[in-house]
Amino acid sequence: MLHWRHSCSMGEDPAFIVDDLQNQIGFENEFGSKFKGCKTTTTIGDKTYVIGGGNDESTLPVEVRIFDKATGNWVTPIVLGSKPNSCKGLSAISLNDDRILIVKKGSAPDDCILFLELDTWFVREQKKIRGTEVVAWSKGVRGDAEKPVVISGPSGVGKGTLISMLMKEFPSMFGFSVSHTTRAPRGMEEDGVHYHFTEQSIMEKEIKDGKFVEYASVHGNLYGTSIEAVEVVTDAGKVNISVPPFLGQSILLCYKQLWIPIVVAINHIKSLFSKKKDLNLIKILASANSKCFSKKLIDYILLFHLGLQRCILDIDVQGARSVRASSLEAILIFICPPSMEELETRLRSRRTETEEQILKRLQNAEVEMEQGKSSGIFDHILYNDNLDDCYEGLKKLLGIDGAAAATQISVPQGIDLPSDHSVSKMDNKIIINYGTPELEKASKSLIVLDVSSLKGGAPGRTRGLDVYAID
Ligand SMILES: Nc1ncnc2c1ncn2[C@@H]1O[C@H](COP(=O)(O)OP(=O)(O)OP(=O)(O)O)[C@@H](O)[C@H]1O
Repeated sequence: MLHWRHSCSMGEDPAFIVDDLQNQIGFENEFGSKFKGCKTTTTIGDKTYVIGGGNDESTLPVEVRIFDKATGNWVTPIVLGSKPNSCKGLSAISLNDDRILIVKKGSAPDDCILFLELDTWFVREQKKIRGTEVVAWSKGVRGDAEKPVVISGPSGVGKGTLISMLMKEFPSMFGFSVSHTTRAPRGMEEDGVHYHFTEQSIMEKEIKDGKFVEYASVHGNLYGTSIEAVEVVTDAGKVNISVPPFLGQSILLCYKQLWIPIVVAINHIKSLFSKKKDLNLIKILASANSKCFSKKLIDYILLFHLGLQRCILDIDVQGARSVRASSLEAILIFICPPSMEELETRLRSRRTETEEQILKRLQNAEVEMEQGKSSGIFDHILYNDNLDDCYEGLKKLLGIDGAAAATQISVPQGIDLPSDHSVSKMDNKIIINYGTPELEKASKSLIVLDVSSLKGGAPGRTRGLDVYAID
């Protein structure tokens, strides 16, 4: 028996309980045949969205069906975006009628909040293309992750050189997305490491589904960057950290003028930060005054826990245009040569292209320069005349030109979503109440999700979610 309440905004009619609605409109048989485990219902206009997941005992995939009151029909929509992992139950509440916020039970803290988009720009576009009912999932992410960075510009301008300099100085801060390709793997190439090797028909469908920020056909094979691949890099700092050998060293923290030496072992650090009770320590680490014997150590710890890895993309102007049109909120930087003559000199002195290729690249460069400077695709233009000056300019744009970067870190909090809870909405705040149902105690334990600053969305992540607990 479920007792998760789905309430309307404060001041509106009282909340209803899922079971009541099922009985009211006689969904029981339909649910029984299509869904196992828990299901929630959210009604917006004529449509009732039935979202099913697991229950206390079992873990099941999250499914979506729609009951259209106007026609009296059930619709199984095309479901786009990054599909949620199975869960042990869920709770749902509508936000502004264009998306439903889902809180998953029994999920990792970074995987418990999802958005089912019903009428966002992406979903509307997909409905137009397909002429059928479409919904899209988007994973909710707390705080503002670092935006992906696109470095674009004509061939030979120095994009690769600048990115290599960044990677060398900040090895843990940036990551590349893994591209997709339909060509066969060569030699030691590994699937998911060098490329996501895929089939033509699958990739074509995924392009149609809006899952790629950019793609191109080269010599009969498709190549492309998926939104998921970019998002995964941003998430990756939390899980895919390679622990450096010096992690067992001491670190020295400065917190409120007090220097605290801490000696930590590798495994201890890993377990330490996976526990909620040690969040204070993370807070200390994240504080602007953190200092350590090895600066790298702090970099790695912060990345490990705060997911600061930032995706950097080196793409041509056409690809940059696609990124601008996508839901990825990237920073787009155009690198401009001091002159076409200098660009030609650089291309020739690199000695990596044939004469024919050089001429083709120079021809393309004319168009790219025009688009780069005037099309409104790019947020910033950097002139790569003196390499060191340009690099300094790039670091400044990315906010990593001084010690200031660490001060911008916001510390996430874990959510241990209890099995018995109710969800309600008040303005831009979603309140998860897991106190006892009696009114006098109901305010005891609350988790508040502030959704006033949401950004991004399907087919990528929805970022900007603020979460805090009130005891
Ligand atoms: N500011 C600079 N002054 C002089 N040479 C430079 C400068 N920046 C880069 N170079 C040189 O120009 C050549 C081209 O640079 P790079 O390979 O980084 O260009 P790119 O934009 O990545 O090209 P592509 O798109 O073809 O990969 C390299 O030999 C590099 O060392």
